[in-house]
Amino acid sequence: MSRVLITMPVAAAGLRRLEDAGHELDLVERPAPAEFRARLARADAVILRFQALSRQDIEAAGKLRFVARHGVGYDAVDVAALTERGIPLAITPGANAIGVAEHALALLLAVARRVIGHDAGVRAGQWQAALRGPMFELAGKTALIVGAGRIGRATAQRLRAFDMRVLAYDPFLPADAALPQGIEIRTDLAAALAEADVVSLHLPLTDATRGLIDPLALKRGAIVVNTARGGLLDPTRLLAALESGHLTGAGLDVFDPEPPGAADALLRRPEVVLSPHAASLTDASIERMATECATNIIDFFEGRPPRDSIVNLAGIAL
Ligand SMILES: NC(=O)C1=CN([C@@H]2O[C@H](COP(=O)(O)OP(=O)(O)OC[C@H]3O[C@@H](n4cnc5c(N)ncnc54)[C@H](OP(=O)(O)O)[C@@H]3O)[C@@H](O)[C@H]2O)C=CC1
Ligand SMILES: O=C(O)C(=O)CO
Repeated sequence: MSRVLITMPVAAAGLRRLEDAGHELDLVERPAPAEFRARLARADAVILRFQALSRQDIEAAGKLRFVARHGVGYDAVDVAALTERGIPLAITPGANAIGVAEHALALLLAVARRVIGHDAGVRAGQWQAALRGPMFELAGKTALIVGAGRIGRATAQRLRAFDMRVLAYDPFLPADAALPQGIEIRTDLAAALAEADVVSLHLPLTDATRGLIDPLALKRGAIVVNTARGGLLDPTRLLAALESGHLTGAGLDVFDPEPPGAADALLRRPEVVLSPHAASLTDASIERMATECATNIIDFFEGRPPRDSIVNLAGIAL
């Protein structure tokens, strides 16, 4: 039916689904840029995990008819170039929402309860380390979700379960949006950042949101959690906020660039907990991303464009 280029591991259930529907898989693990271009030139569709897709890639992809993102963020894809060629870009909305929301909570708790330092202390025989100042209790404090989409809402629901007051800032929220019970909407970002003890980011990285969150504008003593995209937070100001003690700490799954350079001073801050852009990589989320991504490809080539998953639908004739 179609030749599908796949350059990073995708769960077997997704691959099987594609093969059962008659698609040919071109599997190659992390090819060099020249080989990626050469294979892309022969592909009808491509599955993108963390890879970028540039205008030059797209211009070299003569046969390409469909791009399937294994995940939801598409800041690394040149959507304008795809749209000009009439190529749909589909994502897997919601497939990793629970995985990321659980990870945001994991990072938050690890920072709040100094889990990494305690673990190291116990292993090193430093039992008294736990007595170095009180830890940060969540109950009764205020959390702010920036971006109240699929992941933001799943995170808000989980923060409520910790008896936190939860605010949400999302300027594009439709009036009839179904938010988890008890979430308070805020329309003034600066005021909301100054009010919250915990700030968790769940918005896309775009030209408008790059550097949107100034860590020094958060409330003194707050914790910031970023499982969205590294470019949302100014790294210099984040470091300044941590070094000065303005923030209690930060939980970071995403960086700009990825991976961060070995000299990045954030890597040496004890009040920061890090993970390697892994928030969505749970057993269930990996499976859902793979199968939904495969279904998007199958539906497109069988003449049922997955309209709810296509992000550039307005610009292309389907
Ligand atoms: N670490 C990881 O592994 C993962 C990271 N992500 C990141 O998380 C992001 C969110 O994913 P998901 O919840 O599924 O996406 P959604 O599209 O469901 O939610 C994003 C929300 O952010 C809103 N938004 C856009 N601009 C702003 C802004 N300036 N201020 C506040 N809110 C804004 C959007 O509004 P509107 O829809 O109207 O534009 C939308 O409601 C992704 O874009 C991706 O970058 C996602 C999955 C895994
Ligand atoms: O879905 C996303 O946007 C991710 O970052 C993980 O694939």
